[in-house]
Amino acid sequence: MLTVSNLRVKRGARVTLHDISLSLPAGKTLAVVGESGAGKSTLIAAILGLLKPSGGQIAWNGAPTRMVRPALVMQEPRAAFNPVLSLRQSIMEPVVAQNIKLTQERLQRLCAGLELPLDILDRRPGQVSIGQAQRVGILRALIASPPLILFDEPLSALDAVAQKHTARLISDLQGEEGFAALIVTHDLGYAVAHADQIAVLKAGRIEEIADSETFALNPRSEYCRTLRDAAIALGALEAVA
Ligand SMILES: Nc1ncnc2c1ncn2[C@@H]1O[C@H](COP(=O)(O)OP(=O)(O)OP(=O)(O)O)[C@@H](O)[C@H]1O
Repeated sequence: MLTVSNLRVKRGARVTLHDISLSLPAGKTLAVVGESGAGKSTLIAAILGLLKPSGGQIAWNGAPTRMVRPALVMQEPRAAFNPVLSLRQSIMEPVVAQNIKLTQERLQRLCAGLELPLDILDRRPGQVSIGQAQRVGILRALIASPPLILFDEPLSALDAVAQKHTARLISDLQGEEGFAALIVTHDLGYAVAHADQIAVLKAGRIEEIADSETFALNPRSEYCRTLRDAAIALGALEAVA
């Protein structure tokens, strides 16, 4: 279980996260939504151990999160890879770094789950579609079986069809592999459809945190009601009851 307690993070002189507390059980999904500048990427960087909190704690089952080497899936799939390496070389980096025995059977199963032909891994990132590059990014995150994967806007570079497809593959793989997923997204429809819980960040504070059905049905704050209603008006979220 990921536990964030009273987290406070400063960037320069400014406090960008104030008193953030949340938890994410193993195997579950938490969507973090919020407007630009709300602090979503700062939260991811703090969980990854890239930013040192000025207060509070972040832990996975009581130990520092870096001990379980959480993986990150980035927003821009092609930019996430070294352009001169083959995709196979890139996905093997965590395997080599962590001295893991990767069986051909596991690689084949993961590629099948992500609908990636094995021979695509011999290409470089510029030689595959953006959707395929994003799925290889997910493969790289999964390959060392981390208990926690952080997704930073994983669908935003994809077209609508690829978004639906990739969202379904992430959910199916989560069922098989059992990782906890923290997903930063602007898309409330996706958050409601795929997350167990939704946390809304506003100006570095948690505005509301609720299970996703409750959130869709009855957001408590005025701000969250506006967000929910805007998503319905855009067709990103179905109106419920
Ligand atoms: N390297 C930095 N140095 C100082 N301030 C920063 C730095 N990076 C981000 N900030 C500030 O921290 C605040 C939170 O930024 P953050 O990138 O976490 O927001 P975000 O919710 O991820 O936004 P977006 O959706 O646009 O990516 C913003 O006010 C931003 O200007």
